[in-house]
Amino acid sequence: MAKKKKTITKTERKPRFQKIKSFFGNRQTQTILGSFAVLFAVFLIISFFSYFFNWQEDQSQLANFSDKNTSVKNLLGKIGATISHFFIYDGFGISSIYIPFLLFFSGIAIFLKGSLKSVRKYWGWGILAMIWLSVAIGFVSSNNQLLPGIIGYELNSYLQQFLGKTGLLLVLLFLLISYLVIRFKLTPEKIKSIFPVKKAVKTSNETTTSEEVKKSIEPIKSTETKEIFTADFDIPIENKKPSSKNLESTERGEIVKIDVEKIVEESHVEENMSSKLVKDFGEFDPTLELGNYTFPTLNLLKDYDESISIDQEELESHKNRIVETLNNYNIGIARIKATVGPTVTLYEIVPDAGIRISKIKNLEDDIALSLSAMGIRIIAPIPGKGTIGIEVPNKKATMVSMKSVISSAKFQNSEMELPVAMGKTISNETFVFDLAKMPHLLMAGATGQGKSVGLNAVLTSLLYKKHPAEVKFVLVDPKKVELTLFNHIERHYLAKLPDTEDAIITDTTKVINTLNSLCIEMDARYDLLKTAMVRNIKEYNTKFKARKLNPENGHKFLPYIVLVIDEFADLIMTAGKEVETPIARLAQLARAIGIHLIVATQRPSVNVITGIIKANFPARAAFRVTSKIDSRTILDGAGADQLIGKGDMLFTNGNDVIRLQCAFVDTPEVEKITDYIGSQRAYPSAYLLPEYTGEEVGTSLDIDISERDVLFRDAALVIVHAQQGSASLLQRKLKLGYNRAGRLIDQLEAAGIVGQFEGSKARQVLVPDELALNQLLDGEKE
Ligand SMILES: Nc1ncnc2c1ncn2[C@@H]1O[C@H](COP(=O)(O)OP(=O)(O)OP(=O)(O)O)[C@@H](O)[C@H]1O
Repeated sequence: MAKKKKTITKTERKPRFQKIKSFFGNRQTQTILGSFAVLFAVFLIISFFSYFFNWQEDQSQLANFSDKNTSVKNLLGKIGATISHFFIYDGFGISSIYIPFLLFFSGIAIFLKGSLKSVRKYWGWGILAMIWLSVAIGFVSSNNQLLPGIIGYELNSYLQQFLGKTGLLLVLLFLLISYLVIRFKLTPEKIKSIFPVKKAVKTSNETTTSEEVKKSIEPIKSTETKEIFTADFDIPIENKKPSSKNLESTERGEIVKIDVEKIVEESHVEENMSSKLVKDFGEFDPTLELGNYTFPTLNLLKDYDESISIDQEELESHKNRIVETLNNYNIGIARIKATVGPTVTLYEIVPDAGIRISKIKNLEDDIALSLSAMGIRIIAPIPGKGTIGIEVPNKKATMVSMKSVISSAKFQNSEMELPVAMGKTISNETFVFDLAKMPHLLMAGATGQGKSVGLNAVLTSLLYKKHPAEVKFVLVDPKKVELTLFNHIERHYLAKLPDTEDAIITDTTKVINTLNSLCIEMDARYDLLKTAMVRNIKEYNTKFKARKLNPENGHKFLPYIVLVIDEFADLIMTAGKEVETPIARLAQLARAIGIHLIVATQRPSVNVITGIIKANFPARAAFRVTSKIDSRTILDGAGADQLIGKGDMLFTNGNDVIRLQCAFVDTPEVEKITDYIGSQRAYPSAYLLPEYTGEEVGTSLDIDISERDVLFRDAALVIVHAQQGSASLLQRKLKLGYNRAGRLIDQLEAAGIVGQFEGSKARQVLVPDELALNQLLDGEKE
């Protein structure tokens, strides 16, 4: 029962207590109280001082406090005189001065929302000091009652009766020492440190022992236990358990704070360093090594008459024929619109309601017949437009010059990583794509339809937009004539295998080595991306430019690498899987690390463009091909067989097929550009790809005689007669595949008939004639 009562009273009390708490916690209350305390303290100080001068006269008047006719001399009137009398005369004497000061600081603390805990602490220590002081003053001036106040005076005489004068003095001294030690943590060592004594010569036995150290920190420990009572200004240090380092530093009685946490800041050093480096030197500029490099100028490119003449007669007759043909099949036309492009005109037809689109599509050949023109393409419907398009070649095609596409604002202002101005669309707009986004391009077209010009257009675009530090080309040209002009810019823009002479690769063995080397480069780049914790080359280079990647850890600015293969069919025929495998690997993985492939072929048959290659080349450019089947292989649909040649092309990136007129750049123009670049200061060498040694090399000499190819003797004869140790010679003469010819060369080397592999050069033939060969081979049998 009683328990219940207790809980009820407790819960009743709680809200009342909380009300009081919230009243004093209110900032308005605090401001009023704080300012009152400060002003009251000022009041007390003035009245106390005034009291010391007038107390004798005023004292007699205090009895007549309420009498109007009596006045006091205290500056703060009767109230000032009364209060001063109460505190000084009837209280603690001159040590009462503590009270207004304590009040003043308390007022400030409340006013500024300081901690009331510290206020309480001041009062505790202040009152103790005040009592001690009044007793001490009473002890010194026992005849004066004002200075110690009644309390000091009476306490003094009371204590003297018990302790005697000397005893009281000793007690007072002890209390003073205790006060100073506890309040201000005074120790002999601290006093010593404040007033440094001349250092005596230290002998070895004077070194501080751990015992002494312990002793020296003892006061600290004791204060720790009394924390609530004695908490002081040094709270943070006191609360900390002295660490072993702190123990050492307390030798002289003071605690030196060791900021161990600063070590954590080291993780930011690289970051700070990089921003400092960027601040000091600016962002890393990869182009700095060839800082004076100037891009080729537009006047190196030829001007052509590119004005598209609109032949009204031609338009009318085409329109009439289209309408007629369709009418013959009962297809009515609601509207027809023509867009004249450089090579073809697009007639956009809106058929009458209810006409099936497939019906018009099926009439493709009939319309072509009635227009008596080749290259008719029907787009039914035009994606995103809802109309049917009929592309009819113009009688007079207009050339699209490289100059016109390069100088277009669209290309010049493009912010793409690898911008390529391929040509112009049917509506005469410059078509620019980002090779980095494609990310690889497959180009096909029958011979003489504009592939090589297309490749040159791609390369020219990149030369006009990218600095030598930003892009490198690996050029594979089995035809040996198409890309030779780019030799001029070897040390600016080309990449090659170390220890090879020509950067432009014409030899199948070298192609295999280069492709495998690119795979090594790809793997190395992936490792760099991994350590840099970025997802692609763009992020990597941005981070490198911001100086956040340390070159000492193997990081370097990574240029884009564009691998161009002109005539892929030839490579596949001679090297098969050895070429296909690294190409497929590169095509699958290289997009993120900036290796992009452009593969061109005359024969887009399925055994050249295999499924695995096709799957990894979403971007396709088709020039005119000879059959619908070839068109299907390259574009996954018909259309390329309907093109008119001379750079007329279809381009797709997996979705829509766009008809373009490829920009024309001829050999003299390319020569001018490469000469312009080549005449400028270059890097010491071409960009070196990682070394790759073919698997056959090194094992060749172990080949057993019994394992020789049946054609070994024939091959030896061919080589000795021609005095030229090349695998391609064997391929041609003996009609062999690349692999078999390669193996034969290895066996010939093992037999000592040809010399070692010497890069791009043919191997040396070590046997001068047939006679010597027969002797050598017969000798082996014995
Ligand atoms: N974009 C174009 N504009 C105008 N004419 C072009 C264009 N492209 C090619 N031609 C013409 O077609 C000719 C053959 O072009 P190109 O050498 O590029 O053919 P190709 O497909 O590479 O042939 P091959 O496979 O035999 O090397 C050029 O010499 C040129 O006269």
